[in-house]
Amino acid sequence: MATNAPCALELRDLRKSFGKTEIIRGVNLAVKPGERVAIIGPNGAGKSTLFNLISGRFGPTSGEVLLNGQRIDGKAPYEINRMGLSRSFQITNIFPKLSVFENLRCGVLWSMGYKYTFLRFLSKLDDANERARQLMEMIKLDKKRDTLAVNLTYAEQRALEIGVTIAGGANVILLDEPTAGMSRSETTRFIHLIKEVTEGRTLLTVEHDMGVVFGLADKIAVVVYGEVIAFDTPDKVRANARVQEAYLGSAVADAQAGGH
Ligand SMILES: Nc1ncnc2c1ncn2[C@@H]1O[C@H](COP(=O)(O)OP(=O)(O)OP(=O)(O)O)[C@@H](O)[C@H]1O
Repeated sequence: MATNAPCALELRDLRKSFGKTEIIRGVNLAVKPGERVAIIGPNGAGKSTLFNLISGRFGPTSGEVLLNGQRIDGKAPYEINRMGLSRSFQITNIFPKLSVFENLRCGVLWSMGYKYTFLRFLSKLDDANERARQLMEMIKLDKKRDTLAVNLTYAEQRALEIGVTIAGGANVILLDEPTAGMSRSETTRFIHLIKEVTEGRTLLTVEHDMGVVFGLADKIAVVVYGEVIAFDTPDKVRANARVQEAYLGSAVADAQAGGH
């Protein structure tokens, strides 16, 4: 990668107030192409708000958001999606009454500018079908091709949802707590799957589970009271005294005690 390549995602002095309360208080973050970043922090720190600002659900009060060097703050979520950023909303991205294959094909076609109402005419669209087939293999659901999403297991639904999220070819992927609700063994398998399917893409996750964070992330952004107090590799974040004091010491202690 050339050193002057733009960041995949950049936040510049980003701020968001609800009423008189400033929730995001001057966040700067530069994520390089291909990095996997976990956003962690205590409850109410502003992690979801940050995701909402990046994906266009909320406009910032001030500051800038850049995707691949282009300003996206103030744009609608669908415009940001077409510019190359895709966000999972847990399992709400998938259509329960469509099959695995049809869900993936919808995701592919959305990026190609088709409307869902054309679904029944699509069997001739070879490119979309081929891409959907490839995605199905990537998320290891090729044996469930014709199973309706509603009939998949929870972990399979989450895998499908990630397939739909990447179907449009976005190079920046946002995942909200991708392993929430999974067992330990499912979580371990799922981290592996996420790594595989997002290879070469930039990934941001909001995550509470320290096992997932340290298993998945190249870098960790620690958000406390609306500010990023550390943005570094897992080892450096773990050793950071300010992070220990503000958050991670208690989070790791909780995890060791059996919580998240
Ligand atoms: N739409 C909104 N209107 C008013 N306040 C909001 C809104 N959305 C979030 N907040 C407030 O902003 C603060 C940060 O919330 P946010 O959901 O971003 O935190 P979080 O770090 O994601 O928390 P958690 O880990 O519990 O999900 C909270 O005090 C919340 O009540």
